[in-house]
Amino acid sequence: MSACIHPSILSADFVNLEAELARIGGADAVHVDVMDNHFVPNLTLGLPVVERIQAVSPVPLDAHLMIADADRWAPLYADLGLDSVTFHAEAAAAPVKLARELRARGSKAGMALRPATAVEPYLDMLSELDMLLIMTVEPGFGGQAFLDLTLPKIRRARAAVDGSGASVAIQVDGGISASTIERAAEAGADVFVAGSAVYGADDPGDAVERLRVLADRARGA
Ligand SMILES: O=C(CO)[C@H](O)[C@H](O)COP(=O)(O)O
Ligand SMILES: [Co+2]
Repeated sequence: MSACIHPSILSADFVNLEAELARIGGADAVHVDVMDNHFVPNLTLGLPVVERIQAVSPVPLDAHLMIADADRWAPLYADLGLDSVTFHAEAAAAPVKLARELRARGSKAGMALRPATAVEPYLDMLSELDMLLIMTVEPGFGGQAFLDLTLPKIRRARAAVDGSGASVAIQVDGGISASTIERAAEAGADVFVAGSAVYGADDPGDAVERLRVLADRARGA
């Protein structure tokens, strides 16, 4: 199966979001970064704006919740009918219960790990997840440099997912571009978030296709 490319609207023009969404019609989903200025030192958007994006988007929504008290807030995003809702393990008191709650409300369940958070403590809950997000930058801001130190964690996550038999996508987010996507793909990622590399391009739709070709080649797909 082909790699999935999820452009992040963090790098889009927030005043013209509907038009910005139309520019990435060939993407597999649009990645929506929700930040609360508590879990991360930045503030973006919340439930009412995500609800409107969901109403007008030509592609499914992948919400990345960089917010404290995920147990309380993440289910409310699932209630909007989003394709997937990803909470941070570091922000959830009961990750297994929360993942079950998201699925029960009709969303795919994603769980994200900061670069310094090990994957091993969470391997026994892989069957509860549809997606594992390995952050490849410190969450909070777009346009940062890809952290190569996350590559071994991606490899370990890939080995664990393959060994478990569970169907869990491995997403990477942060600093993904034409010069880094192959490294992440070779390590085992199959879903790629790209903000500045897509919306900073003259033709974002073309940038999505180029990234997909590079990832597929590196994965041998
Ligand atoms: O979660 C994020 C930041 O916390 C963003 O999704 C990510 O940074 C995308 O931006 P870029 O591709 O420019 O790094
Ligand atoms: Co993100």
